[in-house]
Amino acid sequence: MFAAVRTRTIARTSLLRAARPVYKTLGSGTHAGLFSRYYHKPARSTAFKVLTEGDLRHFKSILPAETILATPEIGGTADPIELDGFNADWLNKYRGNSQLVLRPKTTKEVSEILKYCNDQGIAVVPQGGNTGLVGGSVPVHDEVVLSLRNMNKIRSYDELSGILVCDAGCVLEELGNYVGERDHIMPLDLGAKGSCHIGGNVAANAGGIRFLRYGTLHGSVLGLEVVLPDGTVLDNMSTLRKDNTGYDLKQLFIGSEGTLGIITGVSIATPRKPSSVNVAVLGVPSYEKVQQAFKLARRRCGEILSAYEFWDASCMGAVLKHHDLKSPLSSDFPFYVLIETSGSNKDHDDEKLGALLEELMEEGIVEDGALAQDETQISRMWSMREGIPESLGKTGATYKYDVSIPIPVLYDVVGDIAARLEKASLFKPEEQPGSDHPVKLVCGYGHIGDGNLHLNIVAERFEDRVTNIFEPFVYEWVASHRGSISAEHGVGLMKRDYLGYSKSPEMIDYMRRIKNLFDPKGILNPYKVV
Ligand SMILES: O=C(O)CC[C@@H](O)C(=O)O
Ligand SMILES: [Zn+2]
Repeated sequence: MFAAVRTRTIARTSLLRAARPVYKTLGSGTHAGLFSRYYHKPARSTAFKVLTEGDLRHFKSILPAETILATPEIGGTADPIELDGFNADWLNKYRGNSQLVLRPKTTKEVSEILKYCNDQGIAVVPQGGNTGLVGGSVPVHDEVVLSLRNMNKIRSYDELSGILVCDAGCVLEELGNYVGERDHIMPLDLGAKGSCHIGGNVAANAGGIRFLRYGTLHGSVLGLEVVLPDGTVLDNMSTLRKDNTGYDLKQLFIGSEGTLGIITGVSIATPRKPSSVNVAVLGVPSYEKVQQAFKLARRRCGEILSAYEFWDASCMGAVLKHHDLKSPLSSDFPFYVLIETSGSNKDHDDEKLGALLEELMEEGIVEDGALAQDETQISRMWSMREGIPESLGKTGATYKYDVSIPIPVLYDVVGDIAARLEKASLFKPEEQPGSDHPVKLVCGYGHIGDGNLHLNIVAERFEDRVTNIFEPFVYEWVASHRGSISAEHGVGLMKRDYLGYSKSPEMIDYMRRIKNLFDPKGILNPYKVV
């Protein structure tokens, strides 16, 4: 059986042809307008000043002209359409109405902008690559968008220690290429890598597909440069791995989603590039067996196990339909697993993974498997997993839940929600798109090795009769298992009102006090998180 798995030539199956997705706004086409029913938009706070031509004149005096995009409403010349990509998230789900986008090139300029906005009571939303999924990086109303995209320089790289110091607006994939040429990798990787910024990753405390091996950004980030709402620059660009001098303030900004300060620089430890990487996709008959395979993978592969991802048949159907991909497996399965090993000794790693695959097949835990034979196949297998969110977005209006739940019960919530929808005659499993029921798919995928499920429900449109079936049920379900309502996507606007399902009143109170300490006027990314 081992040979059957190992010698399978994926090339012959003409596996997958798509490149990794670069997240771009899906456009104002199909689902625009439908999303407006998806979330509750809080009223605009009257505490914030409405921008005037005088404000624009001030920004023109402190910033180069080409870094300002202002609409005629405030005396500028930009066509409002030019601001579209800044006002809406990439799924075109959350949409604001900003009339001004500022794209500073230096930390000093960020500081001057914030100082002015703070003095004047002007609300600001910081924006990186705008690939977030919870409405955290776009304005809710008319907040000024402060985009970090012009701050994209690598400041230094120490090849001995692997410590990278860079501007916040550097694109994750470009950093990966840069350190890759120097025999290192970034400690995080995610589907949006072609567009997302490292500063946004840190602000959101992004997880992604390397989490299992390299852990949280709270461990990899060594230092940050942060501009506070009053313009103060907190220069904590440490490159030290050990520093026990009191409170570690940078940790507060990791995962703060731009509500406490704007991250302008990042110092991050990059691990050595593994010289031997193997990836296999497995067909698994049940969720129970997905877990058994994980247990065995941890036992057999130990520290070289670098990713353990899963998705269900509905996700597979969507990804195959909407991407130019073919399954590497001979038939369909209820579940699929992508397993990756990364190490430094090819023979050793091949042997470990080969033995694992053989055992999984022999034990009947896995029914089919395909092992990538070269880097192209590795990247195509990853495309299959990483292409899921985009393919679901193309299927319909997608409700997204990103939850941490103990692994043994992690997939139960998918079944429970499907059953509730079915009972309400809103969904019928196995039904083809175009049918009578408004819900098309209820599916689960994600970083099972991290206990992180992405539960996605795809419907014809967002509508209350659908939403009410699983909201707040999904949050109650997660809370009852002592899970987290946000594993890695953050809180943003989407989950602000639900924070109480994962944090006690006392903790929320202290979060608000911290927000108030850093941003007493509340100008920074208002309406989000707390
Ligand atoms: O869109 C989603 O729900 C998940 C996106 C991302 O975190 C992933 O793991 O692919
Ligand atoms: Zn994810």
